[in-house]
Amino acid sequence: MPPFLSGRFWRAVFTRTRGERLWAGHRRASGGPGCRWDALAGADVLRAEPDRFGGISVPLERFRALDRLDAASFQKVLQAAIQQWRSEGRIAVWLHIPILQSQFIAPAASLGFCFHHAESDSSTLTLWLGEGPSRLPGYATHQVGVAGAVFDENTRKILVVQDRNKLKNMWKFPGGLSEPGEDIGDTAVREVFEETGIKSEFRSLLSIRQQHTNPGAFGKSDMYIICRLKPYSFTINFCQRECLRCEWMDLHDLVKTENTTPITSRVARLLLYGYREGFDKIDFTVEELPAVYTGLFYKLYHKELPENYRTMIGMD
Ligand SMILES: [Mg+2]
Repeated sequence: MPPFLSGRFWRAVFTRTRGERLWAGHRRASGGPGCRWDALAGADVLRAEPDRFGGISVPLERFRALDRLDAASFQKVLQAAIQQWRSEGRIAVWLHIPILQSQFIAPAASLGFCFHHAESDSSTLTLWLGEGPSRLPGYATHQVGVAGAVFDENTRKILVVQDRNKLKNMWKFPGGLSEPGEDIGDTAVREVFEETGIKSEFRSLLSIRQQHTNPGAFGKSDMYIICRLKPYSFTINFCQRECLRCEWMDLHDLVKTENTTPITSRVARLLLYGYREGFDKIDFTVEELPAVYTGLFYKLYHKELPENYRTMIGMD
């Protein structure tokens, strides 16, 4: 077992700093016998976990003894720990702080830690200890929005909406932000149903727009994906909160109208081409495949190889 995983390392940290009367302030604050060093030197103390890159991960929620530490004492313990990690050649520290232990954020920051990211119930701070500038990966860079171009091949009609909260009322495809863990096609189908009441199924991916420092993305970049969907219900019951208008429009009319966004206009032209020449000319279809290392599955979107080419190279 690596030394920092056992209680021995932390016992050493506490022993080294014992003379500084780390707990004095706290003893005054609570006065309880539970504040003794020995209580912190057992298996319950900070258990750091090494990662495969040479860093170390410290999930504070595991250390019940910290509940009895004040911020100043925590800072001293952490400082001693950092010294130890440096001497061991660790390249980085990942400090995971539950929201209810947020009093430890400021002491960590004063030792050089920065926010890496926050979720609803915890934050993660990092400290680079390696040579040169930090090589730690950043957190999320984009939000993902998905729209559904719901096209009825029998009537040549396409489903379009106008947003309620926009300064200009332009026709666009219904859509919205993807939820964590949600497939692109599922977002398109869900958003279309929520905004218009139309049920549909995923057919393909048609276009991707990337825009940086998007005002609606909290300063992050925005990835906006448009999917081709096939409808299987046709009665519109649109969301009054989000949409001002919703209708089935002839695809020709959408191609010609000026009252639309450049993205919608281009995708409408693409759809018209696919309708006339075959959707295989414009579709990125989806395939589910097993991930090599993780045992998970992923979705791969790509153009399909033409049938005659597949036969020629013996793929079938
Ligand atoms: Mg929306």
